[in-house]
Amino acid sequence: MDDNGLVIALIALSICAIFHILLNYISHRRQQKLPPGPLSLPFIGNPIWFFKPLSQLETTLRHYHSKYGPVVTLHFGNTPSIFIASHSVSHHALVQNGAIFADRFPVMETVKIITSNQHNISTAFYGPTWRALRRNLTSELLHPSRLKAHSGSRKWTLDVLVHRLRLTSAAEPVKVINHIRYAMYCLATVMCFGERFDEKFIYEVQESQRGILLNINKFNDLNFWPARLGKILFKKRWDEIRQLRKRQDDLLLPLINNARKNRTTIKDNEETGKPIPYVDTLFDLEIEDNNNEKKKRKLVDDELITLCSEFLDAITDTTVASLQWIMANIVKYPEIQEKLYKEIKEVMGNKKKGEEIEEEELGKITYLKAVVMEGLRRHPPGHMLLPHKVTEESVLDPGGYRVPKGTSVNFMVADIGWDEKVWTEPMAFKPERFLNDKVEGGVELEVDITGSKEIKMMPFGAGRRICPGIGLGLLHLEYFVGNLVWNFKWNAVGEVDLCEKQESAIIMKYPLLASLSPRS
Ligand code: HEM
Repeated sequence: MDDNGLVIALIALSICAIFHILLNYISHRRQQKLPPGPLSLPFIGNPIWFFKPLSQLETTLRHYHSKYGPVVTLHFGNTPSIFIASHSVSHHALVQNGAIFADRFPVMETVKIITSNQHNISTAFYGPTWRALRRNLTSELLHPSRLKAHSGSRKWTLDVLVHRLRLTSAAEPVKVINHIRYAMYCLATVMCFGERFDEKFIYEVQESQRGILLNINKFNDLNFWPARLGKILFKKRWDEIRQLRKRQDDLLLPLINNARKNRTTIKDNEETGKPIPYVDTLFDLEIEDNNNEKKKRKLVDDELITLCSEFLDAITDTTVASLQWIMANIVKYPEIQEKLYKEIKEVMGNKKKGEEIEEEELGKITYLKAVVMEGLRRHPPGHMLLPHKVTEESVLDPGGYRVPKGTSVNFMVADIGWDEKVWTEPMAFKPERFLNDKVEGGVELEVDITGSKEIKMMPFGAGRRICPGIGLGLLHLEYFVGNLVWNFKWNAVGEVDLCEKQESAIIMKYPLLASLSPRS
């Protein structure tokens, strides 16, 4: 063969090799399919949504999970959404491939108004603004040393709650959620703004916050229209959203301005132990400028309102739902209440009835931790995490399913906590399942709720977007459940019905009614 022949042969071989690699790649991609799911038509998606309201998403998904397995794809229009009810696949995605599964989607136009265009932690895209806002919350407020300074506010809240419960229960059975919600708003407002407000004002803040939480989804249909046209055609309804926000601005902005004038410095905190309220941590915070990535800027008033609002909702909404669920089980199962009370009594020793269980003492009441864990496993206040957006094409493991870039991935928190392959009798309320009494010298709590090693339950999520308030949320649950059982004997009024209702969190459909006898 002459030189030309050799060159031609080499070129032909190279082309064959490239084709071979390409064909292999394409057939590999074909084998790696999306997770299975029901029939989907181009542009329409799953026809089933013509016959079922989206409120039935969870029950519909359970049916598909039993048919197709723990990872399922649904199509809304042309867009696939993946739903994961497997703990090992969730761990692989959220923890082992955390960065790829950590983004959020752009919010709807109607939601932009209440999130300052996604300038809060929960809706921000995975990037520098999210990082700056989240780091500020975790290091400036949620750090254990900073949280300790707020213990006076927790004690004040407990006193308010116990006082209200004593007054009401003397006359009639107590509708528990009304009192715990009010109490958690007392705590959230003082931690946010550093002031103990009066009852009238706290109720106003509560109504304004809940007005938004409960009503914002009613405006979802407005987002089907191009924003400019929709705002003209449906001016009245757009004005209603603006009105909800204006009410919030009118209440929160004066508090923010007041806090700006009377800031608590780190020096005050270090010298006198005075707590630093959340809003004070925001005044000097800098985020990237939208128009110039290299430039930093301070937060504007609209963003300060949004971040304070997110904080108020975060402290109240899920914790109130969980507190009610846990107290409902304590009322329903008197033997659990008795066991808990006995353990509290042992730890409290010679302390008088009515005296507070202090935070340091909570750690010694192992059964209390087990009751709280079981409450979060059996009744997680969110049955799904907020949707996670995938930033790179990836593959789910185990299963080998393909997840295209930009897909919405949804994690089924409740189903993971109720998986009978992991939990025996998963629908029963059994705090004992968390106690490992085989350890030397007593009992120890089993389960890593952060899911970093493995996921067995994840009421706070897992990975990069895990709830930053996990420590504070658990502290509030243990502190209030422990002290409520220490202060009162809780008795059922009629049957305690554990039916669920979807609100901003999953709450009891029939709110808990209880009759209370003070222990002292
Ligand atoms: C029982 C109490 C609580 C529960 C069950 C809970 C649960 C959750 C869940 C499931 C998420 C979504 C995670 C995801 O999308 O992957 C979340 C996010 C979040 N939570 Fe909590 N939470 C609680 C209390 C708190 C508290 C006390 C705070 C703080 C003050 C807080 C602040 C946040 C924030 C800022 C996010 C957004 C995180 C992000 O997107 O990076 N939460 N929480």
